[in-house]
Amino acid sequence: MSGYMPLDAPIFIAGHRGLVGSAIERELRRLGYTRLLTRSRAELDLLSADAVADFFLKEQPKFVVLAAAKVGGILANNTYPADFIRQNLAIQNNVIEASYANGVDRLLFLGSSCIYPKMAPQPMPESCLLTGPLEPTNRAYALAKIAGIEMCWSFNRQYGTKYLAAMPTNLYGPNDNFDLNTSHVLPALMRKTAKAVAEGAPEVEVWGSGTPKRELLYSDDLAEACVYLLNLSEEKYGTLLRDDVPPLINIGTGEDVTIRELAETVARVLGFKGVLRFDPSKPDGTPRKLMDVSLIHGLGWHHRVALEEGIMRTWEAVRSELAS
Ligand SMILES: NC(=O)C1=CN([C@@H]2O[C@H](COP(=O)(O)OP(=O)(O)OC[C@H]3O[C@@H](n4cnc5c(N)ncnc54)[C@H](OP(=O)(O)O)[C@@H]3O)[C@@H](O)[C@H]2O)C=CC1
Ligand SMILES: C[C@H]1O[C@H](OP(=O)(O)OP(=O)(O)OC[C@H]2O[C@@H](n3cnc4c(=O)[nH]c(N)nc43)[C@H](O)[C@@H]2O)[C@@H](O)[C@@H](O)C1=O
Repeated sequence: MSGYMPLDAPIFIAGHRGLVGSAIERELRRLGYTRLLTRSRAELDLLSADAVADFFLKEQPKFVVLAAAKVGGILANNTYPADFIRQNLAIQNNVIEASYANGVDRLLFLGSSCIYPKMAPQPMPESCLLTGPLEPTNRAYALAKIAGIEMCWSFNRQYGTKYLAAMPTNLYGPNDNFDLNTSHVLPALMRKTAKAVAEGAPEVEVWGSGTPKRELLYSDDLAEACVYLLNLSEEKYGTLLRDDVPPLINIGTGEDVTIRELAETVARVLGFKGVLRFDPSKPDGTPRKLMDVSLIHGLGWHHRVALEEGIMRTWEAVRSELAS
C-alpha cells in the first residue's frame, strides 16, 4: 500500500549502493515501488554539477532521497576534514539545486546526529541545533550537514519547496563499510572480533576509553522511517515544514550503550571469549549523543529491531565476507 508517493512515481535514490541507500531501495521495492532511479558513481558523479543537472533534466524524478555522501568513522573524519566538507557540500548543493530546477516534490536530505553541539542536553531535541560548539573530530562533516539543513530550509522559505532533513543516529547493517581505517565502530568491532575468533586470538583492541555512549539504529529501521516520512499525509508532512524552525527530524531508538557494552555484545554474538583491550591513544569523540525521538514517535514511527537482534542479522549477512 502506498502513501503520499504513488507506486509508479519516479524516485531517485542517491547513494543506493551504500548502507542507507541500499536499505531504502529494499524498502521501496518491498512496498511495490516500480520506478526507482539509481546510478552508480561511475555512471553519475554527484560532485559534477553539470552531470547532476543533465540527469535530473532527462529523468525528471518526483521524489529524491539524498543518501549519497562522503561518510566515515571518527578516524576518517578527523584525518580527512577537507574531503568531508568539500565533497558533502558539493553533492548536496548539486542535488538540491537540480531538484529545485526540475520541480521535485519531496526531497529527504540525510544528515547526522553529529550536527548537534558536543555538550548538547541529553537526549538531544531538534531545537538544540546551533546552540553550542561542535565535536572537533567531525566538525567539517557536521558543518557541511548543517549547511544542507539550512539549504533545505532556505529553499522551502524562498521557493515553497518541501524539503525535509532527517537526522539519523549512528547506523549499522548489511552493506556497511568494514574497512578498519574508515569504518564506524560497530562494523570495525565485528571485523576485529571475527578475526580474533577465527585466529583464536586472546584479545580484541577497542579504540578510546570505552566510556563514550552511542545510540545505534539498524539500517532497515532507518529505511522504514525515511519512507514513512516521505509518505506522510500533506497535513502531517506540513507540520515539519515551518518558517520559524528548520525542517529537521531526529531518527533513532532513544536508547544508547557504552562502547564497552557494545564491544561485549558483539563478542557475545560472535562467540569471542577473550578480553577487550582499550587503546587510549585513539579519540573518544563525543561523550554522548542520544537522540530525542519524541517528534518522530508523535508521528507514529518507532524502531523495531533491538541492538543485539540487529547485530545478529548483520553478522548473518556479512559473516562469509568477513571470513575471507
Ligand atoms: N553510517 C552512519 O552511521 C550514518 C550515516 N548517516 C548519513 O546517511 C547517509 C548515507 O550514509 P551511508 O549509507 O552510511 O554511507 P555509505 O558510504 O555506505 O554510502 C554512501 C553512498 O554515496 C555514494 N557516493 C559518495 N560520493 C559520491 C559521488 N561523488 N557520486 C556518486 N555517489 C557517491 C557512495 O558511492 P560509492 O559506493 O561509489 O562510494 C555510496 O553508495 C549519509 O548522508 C550519511 O551522512 C547519518 C548518520 C549515521
Ligand atoms: C555517525 C557518526 O560517526 C562519527 O562519529 P562517532 O560516533 O564518534 O564515530 P565512530 O563510530 O567511528 O566511533 C564511535 C566510538 O567508538 C570508538 N571505537 C572503539 N573502537 C573503534 C574502532 O575500532 N573503530 C571506530 N571507528 N571506532 C571505535 C571510537 O573511539 C568512538 O569513541 C562521525 O565522525 C560522523 O561520521 C557521524 O555522523
